[in-house]
Formats: sequence, C-alpha cells, structure tokens
Amino acid sequence: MFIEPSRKKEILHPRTGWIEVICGSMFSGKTEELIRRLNRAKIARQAVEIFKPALDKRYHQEDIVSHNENSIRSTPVQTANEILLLAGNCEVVGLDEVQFFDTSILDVCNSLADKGKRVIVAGLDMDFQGKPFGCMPQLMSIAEYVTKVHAICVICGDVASHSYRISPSQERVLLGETDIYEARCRRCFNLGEKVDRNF
Ligand SMILES: Nc1ncnc2c1ncn2[C@@H]1O[C@H](COP(=O)(O)OP(=O)(O)O)[C@@H](O)[C@H]1O
Ligand SMILES: Cc1cn([C@H]2C[C@H](O)[C@@H](COP(=O)(O)O)O2)c(=O)[nH]c1=O
Ligand SMILES: [Zn+2]
Repeated sequence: MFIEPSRKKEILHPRTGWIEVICGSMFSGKTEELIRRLNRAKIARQAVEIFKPALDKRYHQEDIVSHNENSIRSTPVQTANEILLLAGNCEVVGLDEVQFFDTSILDVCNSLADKGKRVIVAGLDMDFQGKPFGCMPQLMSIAEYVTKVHAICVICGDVASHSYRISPSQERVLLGETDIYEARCRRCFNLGEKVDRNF
C-alpha cells in the first residue's frame, strides 16, 4: 500500500522503476485504488500520464471513472505500443482495464519500468468464467508489487473474488455494469443461477 519513496535524490543516483498491479473482481475497488495512488503522485508533483484501452467507453470517452463516480482524466489508446510513444518524460504511468490489452502490454510495462518509471496497472484477474484474464497472470509475474482487492458478494455478503455474468452471452469481452455482472463469493459463483436470492 505504501510504495511512495521520495524521488528527490534522483539527480545524484538515478532511481529504478517498477510495476504495481492492482487486481480483483468487478466492483472490488481497483479503479478507486488506482485513482488514489495517481492522485497522491500528483500531490507529490510527479509527472503522471494515464491511459485506458479505447474500447472501454462505459462511463466516459476519456476519463477513468470508478463505480462510485471518482474520476481522473486519461488518454484512450487503441494499442499498447501507443503508450510508449505517449508516456514521454513522465515519472508515473497509470493504466486501467489492463486485461483488455494483448500480451504486447508486457513489453510495454517492462520497457517503461526499465526507463525508471513507476508503472501502476489495474485489471480484472478473472473473467466471467473464473478463468485468468488475458495478460493478467503474466503481468502479476513481472510486477514488483501485486495488490488483490475484494468486493462484497451481492448474494450472501461474504468477500467476493468473482464476477458473475447474469446475461447468457458467452463472448469474453462484454462491457457492462450491475446490469450484466454481480460480485460474488466463490460459493455463490459456483452455485450460478441456483443461488437463493432471499438469503
Ligand atoms: N458488490 C460490491 N462490493 C463492493 N463495492 C461495490 C459493490 N457494488 C458496487 N460497489 C461500489 O463500487 C466501488 C468500487 O468501484 P471501482 O473502484 O470502480 O471497482 P472496480 O474498478 O474494481 O470495478 C465501491 O466503493 C462501491 O461504492
Ligand atoms: C468479468 C468480465 C468483465 N468484462 C467487462 C465488464 C466491464 O466493462 C469491465 C470490467 O470493469 P471493472 O472496472 O473491473 O468493473 O470488463 C468483460 O468484458 N468480460 C468479463 O469476463
Ligand atoms: Zn456469496
């Protein structure tokens, strides 16, 4: 949680970069936590650049917006490689919905961190089937710091780690909110439609 060393001595001794992953189910607070870390970097007067995949237009074309309506300005990108061109001389790079990038995001994050930048990414660790989501397992492997956050199961009130899809659609990418997804604990996720909604 407290990965915020001062960068003041950099002129004398260049500091290394690193990668932070914030992962968890839908509604677990990934975006809130990403925004919190990025705002604190801005307060420390560090140069921050923020990106999201262009396909994520749920709440806003450009802003990253959490389910409880915190927001921060970002640049939508079509491909991971665009981030390398746009990150410029910034000190901190933030990425939301990172599960939607292909595996080239791994080289991009490594390259940014190798240049001395702090790279903070947030993404879903599992898809609606409970399977690891795209690039996320590899990102967690190459990261220096991994934080898993949790939602509350909307069926029973336990800690939720899964994103249950209410709609019958089977494609992996299906943007949505509470209209299509529920945060569920392992037990309620496995019960599927057999859950007791009057629990
Ligand atoms: N089932 C739930 N469990 C926890 N928080 C929830 C739930 N449903 C809605 N929320 C709201 O979602 C917020 C987290 O939103 P956000 O940071 O966008 O999550 P994520 O990016 O992980 O989907 C919480 O602070 C809370 O206000
Ligand atoms: C589980 C799952 C989710 N999605 C989509 C649904 C939302 O648009 C985003 C996740 O947003 P959040 O900030 O984590 O709430 O991803 C998907 O396309 N496929 C899935 O399996
Ligand atoms: Zn439950």
